Amino acid sequence: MTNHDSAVTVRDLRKSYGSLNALDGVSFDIGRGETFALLGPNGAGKSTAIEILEGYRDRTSGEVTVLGTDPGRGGLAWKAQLGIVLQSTGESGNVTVREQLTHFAGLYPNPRDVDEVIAAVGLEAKQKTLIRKLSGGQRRRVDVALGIVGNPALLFLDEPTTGFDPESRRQFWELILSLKNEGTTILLTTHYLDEAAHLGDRAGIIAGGKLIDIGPIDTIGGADARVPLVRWVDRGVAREQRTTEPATLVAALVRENGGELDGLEVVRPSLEDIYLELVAAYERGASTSSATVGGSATVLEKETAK
Ligand SMILES: Nc1ncnc2c1ncn2[C@@H]1O[C@H](COP(=O)(O)OP(=O)(O)OP(=O)(O)O)[C@@H](O)[C@H]1O
Repeated sequence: MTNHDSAVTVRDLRKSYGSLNALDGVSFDIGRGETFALLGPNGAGKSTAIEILEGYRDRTSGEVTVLGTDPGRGGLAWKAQLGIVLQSTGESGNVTVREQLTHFAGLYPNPRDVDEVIAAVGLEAKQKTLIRKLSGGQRRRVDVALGIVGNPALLFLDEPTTGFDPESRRQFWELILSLKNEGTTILLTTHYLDEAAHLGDRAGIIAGGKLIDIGPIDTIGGADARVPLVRWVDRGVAREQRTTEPATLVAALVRENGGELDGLEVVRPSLEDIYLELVAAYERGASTSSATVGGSATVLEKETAK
């Protein structure tokens, strides 16, 4: 990926809070139009990285460009191209949903239509309701609406669906996929790995301030991490075997058994399974001084997008 195609470039980014290296040499790119999921456990450094990209936090060292500009020097015209949905919900205003959105739309040079935004986040029925009277999930939708009303080229979504019920989460995913189809570049952080798998083109996994893996979602963890697991019960004993050819194994077992197998399951590791393995391996390595998985600050990116 060349810089020309990148909405975001990050090179050897470091941020220290006193003696704590919250970001310890992180490098990645986000292509224009791409949805990039930044994943990692609590305290990994995700918010620190995002706030640096948004221009809200200084970095200790490293090179960063966001839409071609160093965020430390981004002016109003640059900021107007960003949409930001912060982790915490906004203040609970004494204004209605529609008033708040109309006010914010007026601050941008090229805003979206307020009615369309209200419909997109599913708040038509609540548009005349005071924001302070909304439920937590509904307020979160207002946050998302405020993030997109300026028609951003780059949208930051920091744990956007925390507090959403399952149906609202699905609706939100549809909204994000439609923004993505319109060409919006999206940087998403989430602790919901199914959300990252559903929305993301690529993911980067941060642990202890280091990027421990990066690549297209379906290559995270490498091919070995994705080998299916066949489970069955043989004369009351639970058995399992990893194999790249589960159908062949199952056919052989059925032949051997002379019929159906008890408790038969073929399990393909989910992104969550793989993520948990990667982070656990990193933490084991970190606790025995030099880490093995992703011990180096720079992880070679796997080839090709999805
Ligand atoms: N202003 C600050 N001063 C000192 N330490 C900080 C500050 N902000 C963050 N940290 C520390 O930096 C580390 C990274 O924090 P950060 O908020 O970036 O993590 P995160 O990955 O976003 O976590 P979470 O998933 O919990 O939101 C943590 O150890 C945190 O305690």
